[in-house]
Amino acid sequence: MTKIDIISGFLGAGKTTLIKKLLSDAYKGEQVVLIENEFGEIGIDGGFLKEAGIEIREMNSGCICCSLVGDFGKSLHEVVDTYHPDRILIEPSGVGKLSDVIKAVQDVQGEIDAELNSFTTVVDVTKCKIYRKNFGEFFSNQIEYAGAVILSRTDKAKPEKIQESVALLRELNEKAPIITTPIEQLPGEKILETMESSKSLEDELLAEVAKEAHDHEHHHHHDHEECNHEHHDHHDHEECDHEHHHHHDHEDHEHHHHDHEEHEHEHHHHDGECSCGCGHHHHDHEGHHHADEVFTSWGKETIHTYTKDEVSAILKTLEEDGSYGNVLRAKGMVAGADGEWIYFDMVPEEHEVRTGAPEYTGRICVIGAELNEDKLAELFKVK
Ligand SMILES: Nc1nc2c(ncn2[C@@H]2O[C@H](COP(=O)(O)OP(=O)(O)OP(=O)(O)O)[C@@H](O)[C@H]2O)c(=O)[nH]1
Repeated sequence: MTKIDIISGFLGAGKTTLIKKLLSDAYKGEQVVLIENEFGEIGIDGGFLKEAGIEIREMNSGCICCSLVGDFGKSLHEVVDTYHPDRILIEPSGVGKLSDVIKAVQDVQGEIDAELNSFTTVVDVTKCKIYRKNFGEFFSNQIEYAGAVILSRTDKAKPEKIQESVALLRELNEKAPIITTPIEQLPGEKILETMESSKSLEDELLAEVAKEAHDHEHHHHHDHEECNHEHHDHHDHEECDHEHHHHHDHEDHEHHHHDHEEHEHEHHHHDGECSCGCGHHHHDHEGHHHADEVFTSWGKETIHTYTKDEVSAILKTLEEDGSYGNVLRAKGMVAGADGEWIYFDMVPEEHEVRTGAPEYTGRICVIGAELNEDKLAELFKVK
């Protein structure tokens, strides 16, 4: 099955730079076809598969590059059927809407041996603001529909500029990971993984906390299939500070599972953790749970840099000072002042700070009850 990655972005954003990095790294050994989708352009001189409007030429990096004209879907068919590549990279011409390109791929993916794997937008961090102003809908569409956003030129830009751009992007897309770490500092695999996955740190941590609760405290059996209910996470982005608030309040969920009678006992022991491994908060529906038992998560993305000592001190404060809330778990990875990345983990009465591989951006997540978000933001210097 061919994987299709769409890499969108305005002229000069840094798409080719990214593609070269992926080709020499994450896509190494794969057979890759790069499609430059020149929507609406005509007049290809010579070349292979000309009738289908496809021009093929060898790229220096070893991949096959083709420019499509005419019927995009038909051409995609041709490319898959002719080459059966491991990967197709689509680089839209830059002025088309990303949503149109995604739709065009989705329209044919059922008919061909290929699947849409990722859709990423590369944005020049120094031009974000001006592009939004000048290109309006064309710019916002590329951000709104992106599964991940890669900021280019963060190696040169001032931190304030990066922060401003992230805030602006968050107004348009609240979920997609935004890569702020300069891509030359990241292994291609990490970039690809980020492009493919939009799972937030909070989702991961909530699932982990829920699983621990499940493993340690839950002795009766739930059918996990019943966990396919809908969850609604509420994000507050009024100030575009990319702060995520997940309120796990039963009113917001459609929970149909659990034997309520059985579950009543459990709730006396749990502090509201979901016990079924689905990462969410459960309640019996008979009013045995109250708002004060609800736990929340507080998450923040940041490009702020820290020292290990600073992070240790923060975690120690969280452990000892109840005024931040009842902290059940904290986890994160942030850029270190010396260029190394700092990873931290905290459970009550225990914390660990270590160095680790570069992450796509700094991320902090705290889970607990009655969290004082303002104080947490202050403590982590991300206010
Ligand atoms: N310093 C710095 N330069 C970058 C970065 N990304 C791209 N560039 C430079 O910006 C210029 C344009 O980058 P490309 O990768 O060619 O951009 P593109 O989006 O493919 O451009 P088009 O093919 O014209 O659409 C090149 O000179 C790159 O070296 C980055 O993250 N940092």
